[in-house]
Amino acid sequence: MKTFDELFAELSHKATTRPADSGTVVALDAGVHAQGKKVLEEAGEVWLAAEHEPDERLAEEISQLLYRVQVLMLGRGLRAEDVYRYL
Ligand SMILES: N=c1c2ncn([C@@H]3O[C@H](COP(=O)(O)OP(=O)(O)OP(=O)(O)O)[C@@H](O)[C@H]3O)c2ncn1[C@@H]1O[C@H](COP(=O)(O)O)[C@@H](O)[C@H]1O
Repeated sequence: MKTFDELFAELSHKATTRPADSGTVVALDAGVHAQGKKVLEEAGEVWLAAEHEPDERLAEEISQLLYRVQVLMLGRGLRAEDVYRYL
């Protein structure tokens, strides 16, 4: 189990070290357009899960959305603090 901040730190590290087996590196190399599409896709899956799936599936879909948002943040060079200042 990991928190939002812990995952962001992990993904930031992967973006810098670029391990060969990292899906995050592939997603970052795909660019902001592809990263944004993934955010939209996962948001739709969260919506559908909220209406039709049990809590566990919804939680899993939300985790994937959070991951895709973090990839987009890294793709655009945003830090978590850049977002937190608006919360
Ligand atoms: N939390 C996630 C995470 N959530 C979702 N995903 C990716 O998103 C996919 C699920 O999304 P989709 O529904 O779009 O499934 P899909 O269409 O089959 O996926 P793709 O073919 O597009 O990869 C998963 O198969 C993963 O590839 C994640 N990939 C990685 N992480 C975490 O990110 C960290 C770094 O991962 P790596 O960069 O792969 O080492 C690790 O801690 C992982 O647990």
